[in-house]
Amino acid sequence: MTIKEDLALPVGTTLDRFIMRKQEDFPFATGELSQLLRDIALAAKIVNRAINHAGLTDIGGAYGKQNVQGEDQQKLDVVANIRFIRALRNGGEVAAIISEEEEGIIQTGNMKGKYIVAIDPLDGSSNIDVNVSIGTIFSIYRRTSELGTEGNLEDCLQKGTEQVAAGYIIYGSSTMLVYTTGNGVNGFTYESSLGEFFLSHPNITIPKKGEIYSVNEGSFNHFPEGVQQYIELCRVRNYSARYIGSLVADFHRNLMKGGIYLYPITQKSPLGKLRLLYECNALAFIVEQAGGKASDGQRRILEIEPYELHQRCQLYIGSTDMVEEVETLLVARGVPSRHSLA
Ligand SMILES: O=P(O)(O)OC[C@H]1O[C@](O)(COP(=O)(O)O)[C@@H](O)[C@@H]1O
Ligand SMILES: [Mg+2]
Ligand SMILES: [Mg+2]
Repeated sequence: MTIKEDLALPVGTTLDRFIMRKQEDFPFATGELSQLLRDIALAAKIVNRAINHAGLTDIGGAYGKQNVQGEDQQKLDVVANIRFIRALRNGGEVAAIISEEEEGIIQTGNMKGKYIVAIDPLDGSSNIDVNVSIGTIFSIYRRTSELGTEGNLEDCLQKGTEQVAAGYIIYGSSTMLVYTTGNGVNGFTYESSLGEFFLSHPNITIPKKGEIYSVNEGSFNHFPEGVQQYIELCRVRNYSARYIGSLVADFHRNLMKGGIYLYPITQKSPLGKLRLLYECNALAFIVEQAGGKASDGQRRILEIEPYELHQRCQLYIGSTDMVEEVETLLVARGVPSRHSLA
């Protein structure tokens, strides 16, 4: 490559620069949230490296313990959990963390930290060792308790409407970080040779309607009638069935192309499988900022009042017209409660 060719190569907007620019939009911003987003990006780079090398090192495979959900932890679940907690603790902006991999509230010791983070360190655990896209999901809240104290349960059980930022990282054919602070959704692609995230997908919006549906059809017989009816409609309309089994990856595809992801209640998961605080709220904030919709079949996900750290809920998320159609069918068929599935 000649010097001229090299110098002609565009250098995009780095995540850092973008965060700084966005901070200027908020005259009273003090930089803590910006720093927190950088801390998350740093941990994402480290976890990305661990994932890429998993096949060459011994951090692939099962860890041999179960998490609070009763799921077998993968070694990478544990590695990602430690890496994000460490980065958030060292960054100093976060008072307390809720993680899928830990039962209780994780105190960071940063008493002056203004923020609370809820995180799914590795999403799509069933796809870890088979080279299929996986992710990380995070929600950020301002604490409600006094500075100088530890984060408490009230800080952690805030409705999704109270999020100040949310995002995910997808470790796929490329590694991307997608986030919102309530002013639109932007995506950044990781350039590992430079160790930087660059703005690659500014102002992401989701089509109002799509032709992709993402659901684990293996549980079809156990789905509520309204969902069964919706899936039959998708088949009749010849929509594309696409299900990776990693929420982040299925969500990301549908965000880009239009579509709907459904995780209803089933016999196996009578309250739904996905977790409100560190899976559903973050993606609901993003999809709404991109012009889409997220509900549990009846309620707006962001309006659901949390009552416990690892509570589960149903999730219907994606293009507005598609989510509304499922809601209509569910209501028409009488949204079943967990008892009617017994
Ligand atoms: O195997 P199922 O029942 O279809 O569930 C798959 C769903 O469960 C999840 O793996 C749950 O997330 P974790 O991997 O973080 O536990 C989602 O990513 C995915 O969409
Ligand atoms: Mg998950
Ligand atoms: Mg997980």
